[in-house]
Amino acid sequence: MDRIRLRGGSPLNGTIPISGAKNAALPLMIASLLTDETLTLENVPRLRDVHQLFHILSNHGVDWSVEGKRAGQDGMSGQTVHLCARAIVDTTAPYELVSTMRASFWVIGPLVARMGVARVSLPGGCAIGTRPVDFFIEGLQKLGAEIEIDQGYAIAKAPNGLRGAHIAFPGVSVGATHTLMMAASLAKGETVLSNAAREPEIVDLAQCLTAMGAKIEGAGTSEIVIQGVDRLSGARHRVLPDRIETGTYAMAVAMTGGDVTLDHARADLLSAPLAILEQAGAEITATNRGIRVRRNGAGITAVDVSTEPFPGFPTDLQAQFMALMTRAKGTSHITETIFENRFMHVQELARLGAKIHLDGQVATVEGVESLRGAPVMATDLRASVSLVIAGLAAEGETTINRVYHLDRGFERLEDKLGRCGADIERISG
Ligand SMILES: CC(=O)N[C@H]1[C@@H](OP(=O)(O)OP(=O)(O)OC[C@H]2O[C@@H](n3ccc(=O)[nH]c3=O)[C@H](O)[C@@H]2O)O[C@H](CO)[C@@H](O)[C@@H]1O
Ligand SMILES: C=C(OP(=O)(O)O)C(=O)O
Repeated sequence: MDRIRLRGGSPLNGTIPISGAKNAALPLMIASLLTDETLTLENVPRLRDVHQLFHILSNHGVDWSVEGKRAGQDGMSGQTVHLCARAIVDTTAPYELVSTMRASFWVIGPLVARMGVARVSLPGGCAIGTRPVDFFIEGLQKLGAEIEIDQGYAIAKAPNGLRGAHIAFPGVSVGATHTLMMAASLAKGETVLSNAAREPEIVDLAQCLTAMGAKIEGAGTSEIVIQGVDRLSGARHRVLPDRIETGTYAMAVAMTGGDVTLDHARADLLSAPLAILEQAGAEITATNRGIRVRRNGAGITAVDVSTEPFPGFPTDLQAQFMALMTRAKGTSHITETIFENRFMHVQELARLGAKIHLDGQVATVEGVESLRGAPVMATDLRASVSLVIAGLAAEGETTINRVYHLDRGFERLEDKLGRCGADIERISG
């Protein structure tokens, strides 16, 4: 199993190219199930989750191919992917495939909308919380699907097709909004999604569906109105830049000091975390290339943060921000409001010398003068990268085990940081 070894203490200077967003690429790839024509996606990141989704889609009969530059060529690594679901050969998404990646459950929407039947393994719990699927089930039932849970599978049936309806989500869910928006695009009549997620990845999917012929208004607000159409066509769409990768590297620079331009990044996708980083002492400038992040001389200031759905501070940056706060002057309070168990990084950060006290959903972080390198491991993607950020500021060597978590969501992490002066390497095997 690969490991990452790094020695802390070097500032980061240079340029980091920001990849296409994992959390946009996944639903966009799933949208290929809605049409028998080719969907072409540009700027798809090379990640383990993307690779896994190719397997899942292949099982349903999607033909896919990849073109584009190899990783590392002129700093760009996005691949162009063609996906064609001319015929759906299997409407079952089996446990072995779905259990490794939660987003794969989202195929239930397109499959039942196009084929009138879908049998999808329940995704189960994971390291950050229980993550139920009740909003999906209730939403699809509102659209007229009959749903049965049997032997760990959600079986959805709508032999006469889905019908538009008003769906008021009991809570804000990114995945349920993606899934119901896709399903409603092929339903008869109008669907209104109230209390919808407003994340930029929802807008990206809506734009792609619109290019495929869907009629969608209000994506990016909490009410999305969809007029169903009989069929969708192929389209070409470019995946938006990854705001979580952007925020992660911005926090790494705030941690180590230095001056880095995050190429292709869009400041408008992460106003809340960038404002917090400025309060913490980083200088942030939106440029025509992306975002420039600097911290020279000044120390890190303690700032309190609470995670919220977009446009608030994202839960996917909570662990990274906690790593930064371990070196702040003073004490910060970090409140996790989205997932009930997203503090798996706390005990590992403590191994590096961090002082963090957990009380329910609130972590109190008392900044320390220095961190000391140690072997660590994490059980989820963002927790893993928080250990990289802490390790970059720690004295001596840090070894991060279970790198496959990082590979789910960070493209060429060691290469991107290494080019900016970090002493970091991957050890294979
Ligand atoms: C691939 C992808 O895009 N993953 C993102 C997506 O996950 P995901 O779409 O799974 O997260 P949700 O937005 O659905 O989850 C938000 C909250 O709603 C709850 N909930 C959700 C659905 C449901 O049927 N019932 C229910 O109670 C969840 O348990 C959680 O407490 O949004 C999360 C919140 O921004 C991010 O952390 C993930 O990185
Ligand atoms: C939690 C995440 O992903 P997933 O929803 O696929 O688990 C994430 O991207 O941080």
